[in-house]
Amino acid sequence: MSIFDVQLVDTATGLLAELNSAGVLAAADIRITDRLTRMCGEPVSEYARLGAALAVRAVRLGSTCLALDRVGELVPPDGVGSNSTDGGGSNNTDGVGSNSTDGVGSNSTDGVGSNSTDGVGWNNTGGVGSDNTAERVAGAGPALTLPPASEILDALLTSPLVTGSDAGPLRPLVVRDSADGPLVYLQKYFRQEQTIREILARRAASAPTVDTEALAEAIAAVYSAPDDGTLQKLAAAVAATRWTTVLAGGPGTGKTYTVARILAVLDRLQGPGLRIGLCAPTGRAAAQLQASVEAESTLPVTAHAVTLHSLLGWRPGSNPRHGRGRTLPHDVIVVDETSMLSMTAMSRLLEAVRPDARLVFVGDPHQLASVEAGAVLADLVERADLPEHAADESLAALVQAFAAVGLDPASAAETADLADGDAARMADGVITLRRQFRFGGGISEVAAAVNAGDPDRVLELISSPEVDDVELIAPDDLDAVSEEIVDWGRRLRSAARRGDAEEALDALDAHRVLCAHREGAWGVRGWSARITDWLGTTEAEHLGWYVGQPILVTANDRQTSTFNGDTGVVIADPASPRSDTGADAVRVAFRRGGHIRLLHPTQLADVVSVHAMTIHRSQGSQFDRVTVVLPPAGSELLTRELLYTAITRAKSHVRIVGTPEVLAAAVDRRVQRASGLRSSLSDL
Ligand SMILES: Nc1ncnc2c1ncn2[C@@H]1O[C@H](COP(=O)(O)OP(=O)(O)OP(=O)(O)O)[C@@H](O)[C@H]1O
Repeated sequence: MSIFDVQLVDTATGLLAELNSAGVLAAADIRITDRLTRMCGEPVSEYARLGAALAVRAVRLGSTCLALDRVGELVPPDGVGSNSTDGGGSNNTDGVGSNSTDGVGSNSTDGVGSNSTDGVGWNNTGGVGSDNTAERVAGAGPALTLPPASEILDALLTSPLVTGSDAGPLRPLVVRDSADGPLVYLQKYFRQEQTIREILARRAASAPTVDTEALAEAIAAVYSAPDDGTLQKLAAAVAATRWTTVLAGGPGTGKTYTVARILAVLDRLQGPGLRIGLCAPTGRAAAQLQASVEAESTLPVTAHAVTLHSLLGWRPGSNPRHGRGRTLPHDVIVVDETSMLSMTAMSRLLEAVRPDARLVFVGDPHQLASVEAGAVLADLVERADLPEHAADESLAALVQAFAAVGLDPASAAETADLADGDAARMADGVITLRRQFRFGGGISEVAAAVNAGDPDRVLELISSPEVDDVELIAPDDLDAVSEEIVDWGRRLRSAARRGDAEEALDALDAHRVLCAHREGAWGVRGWSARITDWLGTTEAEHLGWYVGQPILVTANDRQTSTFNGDTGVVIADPASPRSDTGADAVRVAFRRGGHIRLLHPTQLADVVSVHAMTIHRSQGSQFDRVTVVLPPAGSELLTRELLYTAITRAKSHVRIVGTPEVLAAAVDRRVQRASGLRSSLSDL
């Protein structure tokens, strides 16, 4: 069952029952609300229960709180694609369910993507209504009338859910005011957000002591390549002069390259013995981080990348070994793929980091966020303000960072690499790399227009003769796709039959079909059937291993170092005689970094054939050419973030299967995850 599946609750009454049958509230939302209400030991008004249920729902769909002023944007689902995605193991693959205590944990274990516009949730098309008129809930289902946000707020503020009571002093909900209006939290998520806010503010209120001349020398020594840009150098300067740095950028903008250099600069500053912690939210991302930093000759010491959960000693069902009382020993901790980090994981990490250790968060804030609650990277990048007491330290650090790369702060804005607002964000420790080192100009331009939410520009670029690396084709005009896939299959099989692992893996990554959904004609299942048909895959092949079979790993396995999301290809064992055709005569080839490994099929327990994959699962992967299959316009997964993630998987060419209307709808629709991290909060 996915988080978008809504069961009816027989015992629900009034507004909650209506929203349940309209598909807005799931059974879990209502049951958890009932439990919270019972904790109060006093009657709770219907509007307050509604606020609670919507707050539970918001967390289920990836927000950390309910933005009350956006209740008017609530849209019932239209039933398209309730099968959701498979989440691709994009985080928390070791199953440490962070949502277990308050029962709001329905989004931690099945990995379903809560990255839609929260399914039935907030879209950003309509006006936001906190006025006193009743809010219409419109959509495919019967229209509903909700009380205005102000009345839900009033009910909550006087409810024992928020104030506590003699009968039940526990206060399961917290209400705060923010730049986005009133926010309603479940206690646990409020505490986690508070932890993040407080620790980040403390870390911003002081700065490491660094000698500017030594820093300038280290940067000059480490950045010697002709293409090293000012922003890449500034990233090292900022990371040296701040306790917390956020290094943001799209795929191929040199984030890993820069991380390796940041570490080299810090190593030069600190001398031998710098303790480095490298981590990522998933096993696969950690293994990839390891491979890419190993490939960078500047890395000073042998640092071993692990999952965040391993770093913290965090096992399923228990508290992390490292936390407030037992901080991590590292002097610098790098977190890669931070976009996949949930709020729970972020708060646990911050608690475990020494106040005098540097933290570098790396990632692409425009990508799909964690499958759990929170979009912390995007929050950190877009944070509007800094706590007052940190501002002086921040400015002083920025001036020092500029000096270390030979920039005069007064004229820095005119430097070619710096855009409007860059300096202000750097004062907050946020650097965004923009220069594209990997893929073609058209893909970058289209990706930028998608991020900017400009559908007209996206369509204009795609139809322009100058952009030949992104095209849009109609869903019923698939000749070019089938031709490409047949060629791809031939190349794959031919290399696999020769036992040529390198060429077979190159062929495997030469093209990939990416779908939003797992099920349905436009989903992975439908497209896989179509592709195997085009390829002429036989019945017998469907049932067993065959040479040229593309393989997807679906669970982490430390023993073989294969991780959820890894892909490989079955090849003839180069060491076997050609006449041998049994299972022993094949191997499954995998590549990480530049290193190829051959495994015997019996070593692999959790694998499936992969002819198409979900966009969620493709996160962290790159292919030469990509065919992106858009779902129908009503799909709740059709969002800007999903489209951006899909497009940027391609290095040289993207083909989008869909209509201009659906493409425009995707660009228009943002994942909206409510959070209080972007601005300061105050009492109401
Ligand atoms: N200043 C530079 N000079 C030369 N090559 C560079 C420079 N910066 C980055 N590159 C190269 O550009 C390519 C992309 O860089 P990198 O892998 O660091 O990007 P990334 O942002 O980490 O991408 P992803 O998010 O996809 O992992 C790499 O081959 C890297 O070596």
